[in-house]
Amino acid sequence: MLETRRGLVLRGLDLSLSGQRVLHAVSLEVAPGEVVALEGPSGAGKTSLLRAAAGLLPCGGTILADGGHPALVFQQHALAGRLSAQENVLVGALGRLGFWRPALGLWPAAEVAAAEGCLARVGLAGLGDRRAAHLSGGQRQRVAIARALLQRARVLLADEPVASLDPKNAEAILTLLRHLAGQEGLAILVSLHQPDLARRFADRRLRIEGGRLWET
Ligand SMILES: Nc1ncnc2c1ncn2[C@@H]1O[C@H](COP(=O)(O)OP(=O)(O)OP(=O)(O)O)[C@@H](O)[C@H]1O
Repeated sequence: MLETRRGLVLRGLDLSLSGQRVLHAVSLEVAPGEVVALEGPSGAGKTSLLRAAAGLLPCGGTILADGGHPALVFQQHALAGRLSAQENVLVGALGRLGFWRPALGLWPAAEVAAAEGCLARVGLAGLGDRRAAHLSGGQRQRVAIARALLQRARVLLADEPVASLDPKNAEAILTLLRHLAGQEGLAILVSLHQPDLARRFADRRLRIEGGRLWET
């Protein structure tokens, strides 16, 4: 993956899974400070596109990302319920810490402080000690976003981050993403099933169908 200062740039992404063509020469750009919604019917390729852009699926084409690597926020937030909110956020630092010290619970003090800072940025100051299993759905999604922030990502890819939330929490999470784009200059690509939310919270909307993308 190549680095750019231009947010996220995807050029000609081609992806096949199990012999089936899933993405057809998908190109898009998300500028720093911009929230772009990705919409499309079930099976259109939204998750595949986000995973490919995050480098989790090998694909053809070019991926350029501010900060070197986008961070992916999963629909079901993928937290360890038995771990605290802070420990779940610290998982975002594993890429630069290696395995052994974290496996022994020896997190560097600077990373612990950074994790608390990320929790504060998503509105969860003071909840670092709370077990993830004891957080609400909206709070868990905030922890997942804080974990992405601790990766020092400048590009966030969010795969239906509000699909399992009630309308009030869904709006709160999208407000947070807007804030992170507007105040911190992150480039955010978010897949959404609700057109009304896409209209209200996204700067631009992209539609994908059958693995082909166009602007709406
Ligand atoms: N591992 C796989 N092997 C083969 N085909 C796959 C695999 N994963 C996904 N696909 C196919 O790729 C296409 C796109 O799937 P994807 O999950 O990206 O769609 P989506 O738009 O995210 O759908 P949804 O809104 O239901 O989550 C679908 O036709 C799906 O069946």
